[in-house]
Amino acid sequence: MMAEQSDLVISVRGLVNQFGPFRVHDQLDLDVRRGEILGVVGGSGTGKSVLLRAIVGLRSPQGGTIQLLGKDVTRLTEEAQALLTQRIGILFQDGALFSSMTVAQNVMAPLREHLSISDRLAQEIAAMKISMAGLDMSAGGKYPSELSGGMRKRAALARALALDPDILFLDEPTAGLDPIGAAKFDELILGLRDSLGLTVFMVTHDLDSLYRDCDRIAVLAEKKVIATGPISEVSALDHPWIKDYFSGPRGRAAFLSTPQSSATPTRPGLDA
Ligand SMILES: Nc1ncnc2c1ncn2[C@@H]1O[C@H](COP(=O)(O)OP(=O)(O)OP(=O)(O)O)[C@@H](O)[C@H]1O
Repeated sequence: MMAEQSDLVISVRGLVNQFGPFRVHDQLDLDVRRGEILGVVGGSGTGKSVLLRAIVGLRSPQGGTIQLLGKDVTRLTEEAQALLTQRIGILFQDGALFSSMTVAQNVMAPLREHLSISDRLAQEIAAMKISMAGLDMSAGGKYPSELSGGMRKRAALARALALDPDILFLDEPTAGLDPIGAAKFDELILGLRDSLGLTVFMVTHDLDSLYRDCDRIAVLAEKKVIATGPISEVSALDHPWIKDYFSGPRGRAAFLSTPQSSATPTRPGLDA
């Protein structure tokens, strides 16, 4: 199924990322559609985080184009990049909260950086985002070190939502959470996508998250995105890594614990 060009919020073509002589991505293509939750999977070192960093403009690729919300991020002035940055929210793997600031101050940081609003309004917005991220109001006054791992993720999510982004980038959002905490976090992401109309780009190793949240998945291997599509289709592909990943014991367990498991996976055409 081809998406209309206007439905694409991210469009990557011919991407090359290289560190010294080591090429991570070679002619990689990827599209992300407005309003979808896309799960990005692949073996360790296939360049999922590098891809995320390139798309959000945190690293300059060696080749190719990256359209993000209609702008080529590889050719932006600093000013244009700053404006674009306001329209995306990023949840890094370690949360990357400022440890010397309370949760509320962390959430207010991007508001202060990008908007000229009163302290009072910034505090009100921060309180709203903290509650949207599923944290109790009292969490706002706490420092990151006083929070559990799951609460820290939610605090980082509140900060990522501070500027009402169009796209949320999540790098391993459920890593380090227990299965119940991870399931709740997945539910939260799904709820936020539905209520805010967000597009979500999620790098994850968590098969349960993929089955629970993702409309489509993209598989990184051989320096490229080798397949995209609904999980039922991609998981049935005849590729060694895909077979290992989805048909190993963990893959089977995740599949069996989802409602889709009653549907017979069909052999796909690649829709990349
Ligand atoms: N700043 C850097 N300098 C040199 N090499 C790097 C740098 N950043 C990433 N790499 C290399 O690029 C490759 C891809 O890294 P990346 O972190 O994107 O992998 P990943 O798919 O996210 O892996 P994982 O699932 O283990 O987190 C790795 O081989 C890594 O060593």
